[in-house]
Amino acid sequence: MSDSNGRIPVSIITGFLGAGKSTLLNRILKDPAMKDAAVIINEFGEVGIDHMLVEASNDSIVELADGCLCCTVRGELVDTLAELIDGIQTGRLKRLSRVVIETTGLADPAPVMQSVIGHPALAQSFDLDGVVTVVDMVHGLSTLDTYPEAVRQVAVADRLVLTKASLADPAAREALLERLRMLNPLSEMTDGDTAEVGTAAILANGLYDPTSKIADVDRWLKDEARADHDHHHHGHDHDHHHAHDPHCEQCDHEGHTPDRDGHHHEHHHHDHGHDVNRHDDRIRSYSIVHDRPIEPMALDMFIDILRSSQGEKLLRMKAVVALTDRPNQPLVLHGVQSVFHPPVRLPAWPDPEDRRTRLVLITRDLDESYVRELFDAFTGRPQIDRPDRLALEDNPLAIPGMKM
Ligand SMILES: Nc1nc2c(ncn2[C@@H]2O[C@H](COP(=O)(O)OP(=O)(O)OP(=O)(O)O)[C@@H](O)[C@H]2O)c(=O)[nH]1
Repeated sequence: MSDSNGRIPVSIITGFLGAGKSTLLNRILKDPAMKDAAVIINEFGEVGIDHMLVEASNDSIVELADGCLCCTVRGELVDTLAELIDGIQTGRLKRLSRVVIETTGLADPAPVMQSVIGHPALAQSFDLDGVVTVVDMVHGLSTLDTYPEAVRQVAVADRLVLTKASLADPAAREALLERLRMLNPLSEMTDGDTAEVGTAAILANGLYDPTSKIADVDRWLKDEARADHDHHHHGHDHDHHHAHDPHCEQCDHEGHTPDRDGHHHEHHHHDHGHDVNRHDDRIRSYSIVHDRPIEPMALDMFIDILRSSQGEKLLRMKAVVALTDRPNQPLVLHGVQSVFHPPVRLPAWPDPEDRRTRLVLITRDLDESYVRELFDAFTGRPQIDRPDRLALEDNPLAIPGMKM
């Protein structure tokens, strides 16, 4: 299926960190109508986890990791869309029924949308057929109060999918609904628990129309168009494969640092000093990779301390963990601020060659060394200058940064 112009419909799924974008996408991908769709997923951090968790029967999944679609890997999005068209034109790819782009939770959707509707070549081949924004009813209100990206994600939506209703306090739910209506009076609102949400139909929202949104939306898109124009006009032509956004003046990529006790930590500092409306530079993404299976009790205690002492600063944690019991069936953990969702066991490692535990964290004002030392205290050998697990269990005062 393509639209009446022969252009391929593109849907964007956005929503703040941990709202339920991948869960929604996984449900939609089970719809047979998605058989000929291509999916572009994007996540922060050098250690991708999402691609391991997308249960797709189609093989047209492109993962753009280690960056954010609205800035550092925006060029790669444009390249990927161009390659899809090239593939179709040269017969390497079958005709696509739809392209679905899942953004990171921190993405400003306007530049992503502008990449589809404002790019002279891509606009010939694609139509933006709707933005679906997932809103977590537990954290939605506080997120809208704190993160301008979340406000934009809601304001641009054609459809809001409301998740985690059963976990949310009823009074907070009402206040959130009111806020959503103010930010986006005309959007469809869909309860994330309904069967309708798991179908391709929720992605088809008609040709994107900014005039049906609050006035800011049209302005944001025009600002993006202007920035793109100025950029080209000044002749800065970046090599997009280096994943540097024209707007991004300061990217700080740190490498991989194996440490002395055999852990392999990888971290990507997401320092974007370019635009306060994009990412707050107090937000950091880093990863911990660990070679040996972990005792379930040690993992529980690590999570418990992290969640209870640093919940608000822990915007997101995703982990695939090898436990000492059933190390061949990794445990998948999702933390969203202080809420940790029930963990799920995978039947097997997605890549049997790589059975290492991986944790990806996105934090705000939470020192990487604190998290790393806490993890090491429960999983590694105690070191002279680090708290060990016994000390932490016996004496919570010993936990660095722990608030009483
Ligand atoms: N109870 C409940 N949990 C949900 C719902 N939707 C998603 N979750 C859980 O929320 C956690 C995060 O879901 P994801 O789909 O990974 O969220 P995401 O928005 O893709 O996360 P990021 O890509 O990190 O921004 C997972 O443990 C999901 O099972 C829902 O409607 N109800």
